[in-house]
Amino acid sequence: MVMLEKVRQQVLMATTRELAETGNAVAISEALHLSRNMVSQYLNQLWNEGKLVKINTRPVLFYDVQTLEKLFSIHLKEKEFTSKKEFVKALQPQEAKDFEKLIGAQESLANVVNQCKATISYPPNGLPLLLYGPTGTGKSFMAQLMYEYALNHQLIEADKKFLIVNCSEYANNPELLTANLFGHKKGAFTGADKDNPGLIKLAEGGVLFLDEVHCLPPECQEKLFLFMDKGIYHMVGDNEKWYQSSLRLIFATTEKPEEVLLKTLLRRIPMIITIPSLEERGTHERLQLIHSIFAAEETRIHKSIYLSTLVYQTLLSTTFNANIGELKNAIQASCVNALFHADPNKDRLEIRAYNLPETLKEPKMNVPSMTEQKLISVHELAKFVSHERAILKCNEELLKAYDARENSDLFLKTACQSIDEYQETIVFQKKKTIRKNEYLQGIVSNIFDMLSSRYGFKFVNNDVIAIASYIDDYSRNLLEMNNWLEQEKKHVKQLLSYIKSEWHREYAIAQEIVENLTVNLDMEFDAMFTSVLALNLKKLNRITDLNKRIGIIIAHGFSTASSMADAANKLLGRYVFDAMDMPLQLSSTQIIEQLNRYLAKIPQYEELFLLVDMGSLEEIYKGLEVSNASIGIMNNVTTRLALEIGQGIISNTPMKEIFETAIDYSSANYHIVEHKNREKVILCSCASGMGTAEKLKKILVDSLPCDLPIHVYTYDYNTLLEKQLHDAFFENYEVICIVGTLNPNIPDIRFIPIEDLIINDTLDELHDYFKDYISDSEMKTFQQNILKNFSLSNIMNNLTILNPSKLLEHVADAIDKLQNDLQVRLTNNTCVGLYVHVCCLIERLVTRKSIETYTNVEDFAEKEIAFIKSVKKAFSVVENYYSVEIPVEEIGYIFDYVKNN
Ligand SMILES: Nc1ncnc2c1ncn2[C@@H]1O[C@H](COP(=O)(O)OP(=O)(O)OP(=O)(O)O)[C@@H](O)[C@H]1O
Repeated sequence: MVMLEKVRQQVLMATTRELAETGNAVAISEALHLSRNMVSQYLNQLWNEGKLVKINTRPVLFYDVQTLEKLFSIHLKEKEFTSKKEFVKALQPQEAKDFEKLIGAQESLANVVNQCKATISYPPNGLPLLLYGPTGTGKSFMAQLMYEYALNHQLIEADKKFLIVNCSEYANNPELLTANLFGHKKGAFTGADKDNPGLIKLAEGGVLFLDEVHCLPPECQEKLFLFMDKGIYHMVGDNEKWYQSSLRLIFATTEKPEEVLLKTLLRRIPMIITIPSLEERGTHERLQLIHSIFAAEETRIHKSIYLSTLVYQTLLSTTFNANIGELKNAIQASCVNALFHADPNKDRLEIRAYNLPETLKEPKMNVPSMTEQKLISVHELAKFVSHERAILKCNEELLKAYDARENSDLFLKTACQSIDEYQETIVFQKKKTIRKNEYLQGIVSNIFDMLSSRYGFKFVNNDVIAIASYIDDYSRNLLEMNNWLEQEKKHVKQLLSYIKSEWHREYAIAQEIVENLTVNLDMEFDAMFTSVLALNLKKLNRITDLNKRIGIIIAHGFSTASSMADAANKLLGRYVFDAMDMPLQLSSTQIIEQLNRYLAKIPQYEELFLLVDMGSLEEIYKGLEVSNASIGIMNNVTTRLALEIGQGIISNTPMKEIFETAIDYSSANYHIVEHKNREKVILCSCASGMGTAEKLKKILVDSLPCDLPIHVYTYDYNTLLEKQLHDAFFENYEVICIVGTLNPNIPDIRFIPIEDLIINDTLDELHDYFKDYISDSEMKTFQQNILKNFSLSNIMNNLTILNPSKLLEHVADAIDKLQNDLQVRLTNNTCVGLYVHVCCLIERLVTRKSIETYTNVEDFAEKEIAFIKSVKKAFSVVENYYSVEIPVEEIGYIFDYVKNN
């Protein structure tokens, strides 16, 4: 860091530490071991550049301007003070003056305010002006503020008045209005018992505001434009004498000016300013209004006000025809209602939906359930409307959390809190617009769909809404965002590369989402956007490792590992590899430390594929702190190698086979450390399909005593036949036995046919398999459960949704016929096995679930014509009854049963 920056840093510290007096040349020179003169020079340079304020005490103190302005929410006009007292006074919140009181003055009303200021200041006496807008939009308020502005800018003298006349009040008595405006002489009409100078005279030198000017009678309008032209008029009752006055005129109307005012009058009003309705002000301003009205009520009733989210949402979403005026009335009425029922001794007033005026009681939108029961204080409301935009606040907090990070977990926790808070704010603020933003949600949803299978991440609709609302908010605040980013460019870059190093997977997905969004929305996104997106993905924690196999590429160099991983992942079409880029000078011990920290963060995995660029594998695997997962390490990693291994990982090839194939064409070596405790499992695999296997699994799980260290998994029957034990699954699990409808004949693994469980043939044998894992009493329960759960009728009830007894009756008949036709006697067990299998088969055919493939079906169809014919014959009644046709593949499975009899 250059010296100047270091000096500024010291001043910054003094500023944030409650205005400590260490921002002086002596203290800084000591802290930085620099000469005092040098420090003084730097301080004065920074002060000259407007970055510091100077307080001419002894010693001279300096503070950082930007930080002060943020901390105290003020704008410092002066940069030099003679005493600390004077300086502290300048830090006090300055009372809002004229247009500063106007909510929206810098947003939706910015243009309006500029026009008003220009018109009222126009030399010598301002220009007549007409405010046009729906009722309650703030026209009177605007006129009042224009008067205050004129006073504050010495455009009018301090004792000159602001007078108001509401023309609609004289609708039935236009003469009286003319008399009140222009004044009248004693006796001019009945009741005129003395001279009245008139408002035009009384407001001389000041401002006269004619509200509802469309109610001004035509004669009066004529009189008025003469006055506007020449500054002269007659008082009522004195048509002889000309009177003079000079003032600023402001008119207001809710009606279309060209339809209600005489053209001659209109021509004399050079400025017509349209005031937008409340709907047009946007949610941010509406929120500010709600906050400011409630805050004023708090002051008035001397109680802290809390409102329910329903009240809040209703106020936010209702269309108020009478605009701000009506909103204000609604809030005041609900305060009055609540106050009426409240405990007078409590200094807290809660406003619930039933306190709202009748007309608003039907909420126009759903409140998100997360916030349903919440009460928000007026103080909290201020957070939503804080001058700083929520998105910028969130960004700043993320950078702060990054600066203060002690470790990645803590950073993540703080960062997620900020994101949560921010999202809550935008859900509150933008719920209305988000609902309309289906287009954006559609795009996000499509992108998520596309990426979800590739990266193995799941998402729910709320995630889409959260991300869509973030993009929406981001695009609305582009201007501020760009300014902010300009200042924080370097900082944001650091944050992003930190996220990349800590959560590579989330980073990669965020990057792809951003690439897709850029194309789809024709919008540029910056590094902060990617950072927030990646943190969001991490926060949502939707990324799962579907196959529990993790690949990590570790290489020295700035981005060697990540480029290899990126290339391999892209070519594989799925996210397989994480990457760890290691600085060149990092020792293997340091690498292992980093790797261990990294692995500790991955929730659950069974196999770890480490591809490294180092020579010695031993050094690594000896230092790894991994239990319960097999580790395979391979050196001399290249992109080609990563691709080959990635393919093996995806296709679930056993680890050893993957590495063996890889070394055939590369100069790499590998080493595998098997994990010690392979989980014990019972596998359910049925020729009748995965659906049957799943249901069987459920019955088994229900029968097993709980808390057993044995899990039940399902496995596809055809894959089992095809791959036998050549699948990573059998490396990672110790399969105690396979339970199913047809024996897959896997060497060394015991098969328990479902019929044996039904006929209770295997109960004693079960004891042998499970005795190592189950106590005697648990075994008893298990056997009893088997007796109960594996009765034929219970199995049928569980496995099929068709009427089980009817189905069984049909199938049993058909199998009888088949036995007769084939002239074979099937054992009891085979019959029961066939019952179960065929019932499931019929159900699958009825529900059109996919038909399993039978190996060598053509061969079978050719050789077993007679068998196929017999089955067709025997099952013709069943086929007719259920309107299905048993395909040849399925007959193949029936054949296997009969053959294995
Ligand atoms: N931009 C604003 N910021 C803060 N308060 C506002 C703003 N605009 C209006 N108000 C408040 O809303 C209320 C209604 O405004 P006002 O009476 O000026 O509206 P109007 O357009 O003159 O209504 P009408 O046409 O019915 O006379 C006032 O209490 C005013 O103080």
